[in-house]
Amino acid sequence: MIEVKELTRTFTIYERGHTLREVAKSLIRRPMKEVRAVDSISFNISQGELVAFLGPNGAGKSTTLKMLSGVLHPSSGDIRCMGLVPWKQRREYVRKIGAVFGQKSQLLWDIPPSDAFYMNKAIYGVPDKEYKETLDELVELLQVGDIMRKPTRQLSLGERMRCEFIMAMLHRPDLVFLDEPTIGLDMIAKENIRNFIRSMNRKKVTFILTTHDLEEVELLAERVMVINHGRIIVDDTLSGLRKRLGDKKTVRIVTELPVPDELPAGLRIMERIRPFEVELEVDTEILPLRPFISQFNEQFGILDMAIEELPIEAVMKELYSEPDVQSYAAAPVQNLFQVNNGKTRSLD
Ligand SMILES: Nc1ncnc2c1ncn2[C@@H]1O[C@H](COP(=O)(O)OP(=O)(O)OP(=O)(O)O)[C@@H](O)[C@H]1O
Repeated sequence: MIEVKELTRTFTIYERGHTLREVAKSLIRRPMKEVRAVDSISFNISQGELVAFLGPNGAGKSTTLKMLSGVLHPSSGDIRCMGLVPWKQRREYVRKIGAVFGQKSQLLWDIPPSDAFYMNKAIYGVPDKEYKETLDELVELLQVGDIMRKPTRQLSLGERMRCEFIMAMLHRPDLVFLDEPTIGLDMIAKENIRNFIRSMNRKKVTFILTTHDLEEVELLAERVMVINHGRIIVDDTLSGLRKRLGDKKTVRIVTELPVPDELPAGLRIMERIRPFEVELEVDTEILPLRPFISQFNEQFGILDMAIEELPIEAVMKELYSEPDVQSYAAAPVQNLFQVNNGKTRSLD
């Protein structure tokens, strides 16, 4: 559905300098600098995928998404999306895509969403029958019956976001860009929106999700692409991403005896909850779970225990904190996590 080949976008910025002398000089001759916001990235996305496109601030996400949605043309490289070149065949292309921004509204403040929906019908030229069918389906899925007839300014954030989704989906796009779609919503409202995204995704709508909410990524996305310094540093499933950085687990454990600070290789205390309760990171490549449990039980007496996957936050923190892509690529995978700065002792 989407083919991206060696996509690059550079911006030229003027440097002003910091001192009075440098600022004065820049009034006569302004030194220019090239910023490579997106640096030769390539990937494919198939129809019906739900891909999380992640990265720290300034990584190049917005620039990539602007090129994918056709509002920005690349400096070099190519995008083919549903057979079209987004920035060249814009009219045809916008009929096939939709977008929801958690921080921007596509509705009109003073008129009810139902009127804004009708306006979109006219803009996209949706035939009457198709419009009615789609609207009925979306209204039922998102439960916005009466809500959509109130002026937008009177709606709560959760109600408005449900209407934003209708606005984006009325022309039945095949590809939808989601930018922080549940930001600021309460748990129930988030769940409603996520269920809606899942049900549309089951109908083969492709979603590209950008968010800093990693719980959202865990709950929705199968595939995760991470961009940093303009380059794609990870394109994998969530479980693959975790494995890349070692096979680690989080273990919350209640013991009879207090757990000391110094622990054997493969174990790291993440949090001391109470004197006899800790959260540990267990690197199962160094210390597999079975010997960990039996040795820990022998030494400290296990009273209660919960084992979970390493939170995705911990994985992302490691990726984001890498100074640049080259060093990430060159670093041996195990070195990305410093287990316990050499202060180790054996349980044996
Ligand atoms: N119009 C522009 N002119 C100059 N530089 C730009 C422009 N747009 C983006 N950049 C630069 O390109 C880089 C990537 O920016 P981009 O907005 O794509 O990052 P992002 O990953 O979306 O970040 P955020 O999560 O903060 O929105 C940054 O260094 C940014 O300053």
